Formats: sequence, structure tokens, C-alpha cells
Amino acid sequence: MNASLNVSAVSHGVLKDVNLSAGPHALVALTGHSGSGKSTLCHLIAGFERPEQGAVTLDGTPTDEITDWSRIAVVPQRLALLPELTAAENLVMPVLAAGRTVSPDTVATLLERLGVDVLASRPVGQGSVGEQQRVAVARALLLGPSLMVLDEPTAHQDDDNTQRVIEAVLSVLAQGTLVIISTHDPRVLAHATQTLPLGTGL
Ligand SMILES: Nc1ncnc2c1ncn2[C@@H]1O[C@H](COP(=O)(O)OP(=O)(O)OP(=O)(O)O)[C@@H](O)[C@H]1O
Repeated sequence: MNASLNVSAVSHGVLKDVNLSAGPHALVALTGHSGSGKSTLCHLIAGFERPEQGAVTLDGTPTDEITDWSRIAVVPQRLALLPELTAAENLVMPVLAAGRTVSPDTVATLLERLGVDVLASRPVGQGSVGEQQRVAVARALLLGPSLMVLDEPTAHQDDDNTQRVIEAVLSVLAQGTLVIISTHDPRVLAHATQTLPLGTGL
């Protein structure tokens, strides 16, 4: 896993001439006030859309051409879980889409680690917002992606669960995942290896 992310001269919506390079084991924090474009940049890096100007590539490939969650896994601000499916089923969806398999034990262990084993066999729509957010974190962690993009992943978490999310992210970071996190949370920022402030006019 030696992913190299390049955001080159990107202008898109509120974003103007944004540049970023990062590789394995980097934890890049996207910071800035509300409306500064953190979610917009998360979407571009995740490959949900292609920038109006400039390029976003992972190992030379535009990220909007990458759909394999073992390469790019995402925790969107709006989570994008299927509420009528169980947490375990939600975790397995991108695995199946990538043509891979994971053992039920691996899924169960990950859900337990994030404190959401209670939803393993219940529809995730029955969980709290914080629980659903941790299911989305587990879904992104499952395949040990090359690049993981998390949009404010501790926004709905109490102290203990913030620590759970941070420890889970640090574990894939240690294995070489490149992590991009939009955040205001000082407990997350403390682990950043790079910070990209947005909306500063720089
Ligand atoms: N699909 C869209 N179409 C038009 N404008 C949009 C769209 N999505 C976001 N915007 C605008 O782009 C700007 C940046 O929004 P974005 O959600 O990226 O900011 P943010 O820094 O993530 O904010 P927050 O911290 O409140 O989540 C905002 O003014 C927003 O209204």
C-alpha cells in the first residue's frame, strides 16, 4: 500500500487553487470555517465528482474513476448508509461491490470495536446518529483502504466514542492508509501530520 494523492490547482465551487500532496501514513486535516469547502474537497478527493479546474489523482488515476473501496473508502457527512439494512449488511455492500469477501467474524469484531455491535443484526436506521456514524466509519475501515476520506467523523460522538473512532483510524494509518479528515476537533487535530486550512484566501 503506497498510495500517492495529488490535488493539483483545484478550483471548484468555493475552492480556489487548492494543492495537496500526501502519501502513506499521512493524516491530513482539512480545516476551516463552516462553508469554507471542507466537504466539497472531501467529495472531490473521494471521487464523487471531478473538479471544474485542476486534477485530483490517486497514483495518477483521477479519483472519480476509482470505485473500489479497498482503494478509496469514505465516511461522508451524510453517511450514505442503507437504513433498512443491518450494520453487518451495510459493511458488506462495498466489499461485494469490490468483488471481495470478508469473514462474518471480521465484520463482528470491527462493529464491536466501534461500540456498535448492538446494530449488527438490526436495521441501522434504528440507531442513533452517533451510532450510525460509527457504522459508517467501520464500513470505511473494513478493507484497509489505500485512501480513507472522513468528513467530520467525530461530529456526533461523545468523548469515549471519539476516542474509539480515533483509535480505529490510527490503526489503519499505522498500516499505511493515507487518511484525509475534515475536522474542527482538537483531539483529531492532535494526530494530524499535515493540515490544509481552507477559506483563508491563501
Ligand atoms: N452542491 C452544491 N451546489 C452549490 N453549492 C454548494 C453545493 N455544496 C456546497 N455548496 C456551497 O459550497 C460552500 C462550501 O460548502 P461545504 O459544505 O464544502 O463547506 P464546509 O466547510 O464543509 O462547511 P461545514 O463545516 O458547515 O460542513 C458553501 O457555501 C455551500 O453552500
